[in-house]
Amino acid sequence: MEAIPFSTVASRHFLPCHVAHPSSRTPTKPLSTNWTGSSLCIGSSSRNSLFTRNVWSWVNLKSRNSSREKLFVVRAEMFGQLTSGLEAAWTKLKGEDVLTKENIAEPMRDIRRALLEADVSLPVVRRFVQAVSEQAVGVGLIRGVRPDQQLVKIVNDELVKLMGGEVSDLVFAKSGPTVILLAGLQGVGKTTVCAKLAFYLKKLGKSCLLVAGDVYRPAAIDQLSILGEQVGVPVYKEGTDVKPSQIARNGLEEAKKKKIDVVIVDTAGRLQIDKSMMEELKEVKKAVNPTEVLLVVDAMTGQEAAALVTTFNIEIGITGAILTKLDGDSRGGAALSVREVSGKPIKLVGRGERMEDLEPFYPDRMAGRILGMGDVLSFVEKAQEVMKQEDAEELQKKIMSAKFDFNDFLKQTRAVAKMGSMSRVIGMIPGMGKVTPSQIREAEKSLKIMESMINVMTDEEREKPELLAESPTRRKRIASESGKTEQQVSQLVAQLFQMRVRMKNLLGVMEGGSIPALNNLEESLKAEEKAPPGTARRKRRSESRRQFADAAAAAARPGPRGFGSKS
Ligand SMILES: Nc1nc2c(ncn2[C@@H]2O[C@H](COP(=O)(O)OP(=O)(O)OP(=O)(O)O)[C@@H](O)[C@H]2O)c(=O)[nH]1
Repeated sequence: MEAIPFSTVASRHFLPCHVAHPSSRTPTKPLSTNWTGSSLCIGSSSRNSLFTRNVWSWVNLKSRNSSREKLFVVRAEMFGQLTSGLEAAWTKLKGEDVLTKENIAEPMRDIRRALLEADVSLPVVRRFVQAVSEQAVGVGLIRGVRPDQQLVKIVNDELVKLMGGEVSDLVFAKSGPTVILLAGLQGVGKTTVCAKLAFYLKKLGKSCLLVAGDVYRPAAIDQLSILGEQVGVPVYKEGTDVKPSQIARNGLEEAKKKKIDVVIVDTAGRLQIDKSMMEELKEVKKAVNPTEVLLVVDAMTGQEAAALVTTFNIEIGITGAILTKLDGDSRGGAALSVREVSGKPIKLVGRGERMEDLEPFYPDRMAGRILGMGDVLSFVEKAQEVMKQEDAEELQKKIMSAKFDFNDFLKQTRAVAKMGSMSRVIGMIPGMGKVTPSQIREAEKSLKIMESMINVMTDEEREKPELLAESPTRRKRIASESGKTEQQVSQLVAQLFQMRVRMKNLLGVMEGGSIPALNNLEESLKAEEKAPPGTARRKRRSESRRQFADAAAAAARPGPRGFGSKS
């Protein structure tokens, strides 16, 4: 790919920035793992003094042909640097059995380093690392979940907490128009956010009015008018000679008359926080008594964004922040620091220049994106949900004393069903990605068949599978009541005994256990996958015969009569 007139495109389509080919200014260590020959390294500097931090993003460039020109679309790998920094931590735990104070020391150092490199403020990093370490060492082992997966989950939960936990919704006035006052430094994207917000609220069914309160930059009024027209929202303006507080008050009156739901007030930005700016904002705030006062901050300014939110909150009292230009931020320091440093939530985030690029800030989704391990997280959560510690211990006792019965079998089967569609669950199990949909459907079907046979067993039969192993009459009755064949019933009985043996072996090998139904399923599916075409059925048949024989031997041991003897 040839060198691109990127600065021209960037200034119009992306951000004010300068460009350097990686060969000229490559950081000592690549920031993102997905470096390719077609990537460019962009640095950001601009008219805004807060951009002076040397923000580097590794970006992928995709070429797209438009009718008039060849346009290059820039897509920054979101928080790629942080993601790969954290990945280093998990890797160090591969092969460990449990999380201990000793074996988490190095991963914790990686996490600390990754967060500091992401420009998260130091006190926040310290608190975060301490919270994660405490939990990691204190947490009990979840069966079937590896320590590295467990640490991913702990870090994820702490990240969510750090970013405020829940999504912080916009608040609307109980009566009359809701007034949203937007404040922020110059160039952070306030004017654009006004229109994006109106567009977003329109989609929620609210009528809006935009108020042009930036009287110091005439172009801002024109910009707002154009954007207002673009999103189909009226703009209230009085030129540049009237005080912003007066314009805001008049705009609100106009909205009341027209029964408009939300008034969004744009205000002037400054290069830095100065006294007159704060005074003017206070005046505007007093004039319209806003429901929401939102500070628009640029994500690329990292922890400075968090400090700014704190200052504005102390000076004028704000209700939250809007983080813009998240699409250009590869580090994530602002998203991670704002809540913890200022105590104020991030309510919305801007992810691009288009009007639809504004969305609520979801701490859980953000944490998921940072970690890039959605599958592992869902798997750990589901495993936690299904295998509560007490259940697991009880089950372990039963297995060790060879008491695992059809009630447990059913419980496990239902637990799996509770986890949702089998296909989803299997997809979450590491190493199970290659299972085909037809194999999954097959497994789901056989679970249903098993359930129907267990449902018609008596309590005694469920508790003592030996009764079924010993009595063809009982098996015949179950077959006829469940509408299945005798062979299917025999297979089920054999399977239970085989599961007892397998689980006992498994428990002997590993300290924890695993979800038996899943294990069983995983193994049988894998076996089927490996079988050469045409042999699956034959193999299944001979396998079931072998299982039956195993079961017979097992059943013969405790009772006086062997499996298959007449009752
Ligand atoms: N990539 C990207 N660009 C954005 C985003 N939000 C705003 N911009 C761009 O940032 C630049 C500045 O936006 P404005 O809305 O003019 O900023 P402002 O805060 O009103 O600026 P002043 O009126 O000078 O204070 C524009 O080129 C916007 O298109 C975003 O979320 N992502």
